[in-house]
Amino acid sequence: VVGGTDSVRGEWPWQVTLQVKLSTQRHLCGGSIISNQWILTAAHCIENLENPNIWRIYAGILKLSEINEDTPVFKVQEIIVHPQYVIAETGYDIALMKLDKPMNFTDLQHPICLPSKEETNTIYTHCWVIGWGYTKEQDQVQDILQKASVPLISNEECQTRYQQDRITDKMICAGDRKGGKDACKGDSGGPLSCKHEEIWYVVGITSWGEGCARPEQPGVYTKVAEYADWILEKTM
Ligand SMILES: COC(=O)Nc1ccc2c(c1)CCCCCCC[C@H](NC(=O)/C=C/c1cc(Cl)ccc1-n1cnnn1)c1nc-2c(Cl)[nH]1
Repeated sequence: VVGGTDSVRGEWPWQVTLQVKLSTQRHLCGGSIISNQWILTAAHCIENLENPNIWRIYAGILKLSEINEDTPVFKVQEIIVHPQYVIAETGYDIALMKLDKPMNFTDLQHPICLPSKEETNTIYTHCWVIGWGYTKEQDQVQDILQKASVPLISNEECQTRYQQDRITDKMICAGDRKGGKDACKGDSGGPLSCKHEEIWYVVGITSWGEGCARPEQPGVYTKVAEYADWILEKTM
């Protein structure tokens, strides 16, 4: 996250770190807890990593350095990638991971609400991008979970910023015109979390952008409300 600040333990209890264990283990993407057995993330995180057995999921984490062999870890039983996904820039950048066992909810790890399909015209004014990703384009993964508030922008304005791409109505954009706050490398798959009438919703999934926090280059997120039916069909 560019232009963010350190989160407080328990501030984003739905945020998870999705890690891959090959010869070594490392953070790959963010994700959101949406039920006791399902994690929501971006389809592009799964590219060439479709084998469920290589994934390790940690919840209730503030600092990546607190993860060790004794840290409770979830394995993945099943991965569902949206069938129409090709690349992040053309959309459908959404995937589900089923945990090998149901998670016990605590103050530090519990789900975020899914927006309903009807809420595709709710005006969200209190949105945050969260993650352990880079704080500038050439950087490294951060130890402490970062947060930055970002304003949602209209798809019409977003389309003017990305003439080479088609910003569809299943995408949602966020960022200040002057830049400065945005997701960056290592944040993808994580939630664009918006508080509405005292309840938090995963309004977006961190997907793509041209550079990080550049002026007039907003972040592009998967619009979760547009996939409410698909998510319920796959997880119920
Ligand atoms: C020590 O461990 C590590 O360093 N881990 C580790 C460290 C970094 C990475 C990995 C692992 C995952 C790579 C493959 C999967 C994922 C591949 C794509 C992914 N994109 C993003 O996270 C955000 C994109 C993004 C999203 C918005 Cl909304 C706006 C601007 C964005 N950016 C534009 N340019 N940069 N960001 C990414 N993630 C990383 C890179 Cl490198 N790129």
